[in-house]
Amino acid sequence: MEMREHIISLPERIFIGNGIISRIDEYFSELGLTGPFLIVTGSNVRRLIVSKILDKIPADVIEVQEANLDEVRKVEEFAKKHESNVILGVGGGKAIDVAKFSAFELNKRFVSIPTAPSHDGITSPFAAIKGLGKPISMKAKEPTAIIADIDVLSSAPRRLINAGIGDTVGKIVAVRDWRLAAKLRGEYYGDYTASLALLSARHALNCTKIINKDLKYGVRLLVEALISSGVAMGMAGSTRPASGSEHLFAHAVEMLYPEGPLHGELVGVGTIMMAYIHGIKWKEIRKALIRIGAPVTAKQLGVPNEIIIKALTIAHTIRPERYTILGDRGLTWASAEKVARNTGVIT
Ligand SMILES: NC(=O)C1=CN([C@@H]2O[C@H](COP(=O)(O)OP(=O)(O)OC[C@H]3O[C@@H](n4cnc5c(N)ncnc54)[C@H](OP(=O)(O)O)[C@@H]3O)[C@@H](O)[C@H]2O)C=CC1
Ligand SMILES: O=C(CO)COP(=O)(O)O
Ligand SMILES: [Zn+2]
Repeated sequence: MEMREHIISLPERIFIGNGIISRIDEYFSELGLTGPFLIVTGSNVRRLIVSKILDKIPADVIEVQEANLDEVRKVEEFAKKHESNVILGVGGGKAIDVAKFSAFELNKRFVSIPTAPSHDGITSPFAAIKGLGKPISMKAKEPTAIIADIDVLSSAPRRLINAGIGDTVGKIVAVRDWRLAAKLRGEYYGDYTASLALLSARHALNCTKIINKDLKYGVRLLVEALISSGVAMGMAGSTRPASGSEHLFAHAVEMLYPEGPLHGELVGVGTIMMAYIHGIKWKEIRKALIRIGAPVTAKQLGVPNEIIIKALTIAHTIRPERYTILGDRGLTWASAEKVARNTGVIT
């Protein structure tokens, strides 16, 4: 068994609770964080949430629309010009990734302030930035602090909350793929980080039974699961515990159909189909996603059937170095169609 040497990147401090965004000034002085501060955010989040931060700390604000290299360069130029000392990512996965990657390149401190529990990039020291070659994440900066305000996170549209559950149940497949790679390819397998990622998935499944009755408690459970999945990535030194064939499917759809569904929605559907191929509890996963109203069909995703099938056939080419159940040759068109039909994703 290969015993890798790698650096474990973890957040320094995680603040989690109700209404805590209004304590940002206290947290920053506790951590010795001093300005100038730069908030990287999106237009919706700026309108809805950023003023709560500006009431407490002075900060420059820059809006981004996409997590791509142009937006990263824009943020970096701004940060250099304004001598920003700490970069805050305030928003969904895209704003957080742009802030995280810019902070990494400029070697500035990064603070993660998620406004939606839609992805596990809240904690991870990785960022998915388009224009760097592939639609997969790269090494970035670990957060100095995470401020997870449950009131803010619970006020996110339900679709975003459901996407976070989809991203998290994906770990069931990701860990299976990782074990397979260890068996078939002798790849390093981190038992502890795999267990941590699986624990997140278990909590996300449990969350589907709670969240319809008690939104805030459900969101709290989900956010903790997302944070700990990010910790698993930080400990593994790669996104391996959190991303396998279900993510490859999601990335393939994102490439073929860029204006399509949310990341976590695609991961949820990918998890159903890859769990089916693995021969594990795909029906239970599907049922859990249906319970919360998350999409489980191509129609609900708003993606044409052909794109789903095509994505299944090219998914194995996206990250050839990471072995998964899709193997080196992937699925044929006919077998991809069968998988999608047998799991009810296409009809
Ligand atoms: N680095 C990593 O390890 C990981 C990265 N990711 C990446 O994260 C991205 C997906 O993140 P996701 O959050 O799904 O998508 P987005 O960041 O695109 O957010 C989706 C939408 O939700 C809006 N929004 C966010 N919070 C609120 C709120 N509280 N109220 C109302 N609207 C809100 C955003 O508004 P606005 O327009 O203001 O931004 C945006 O329009 C992908 O790029 C994916 O690759 C995913 C998992 C892990
Ligand atoms: O989305 C992720 C984990 O949820 C990151 O995965 P990737 O490394 O495939 O981008
Ligand atoms: Zn993901």
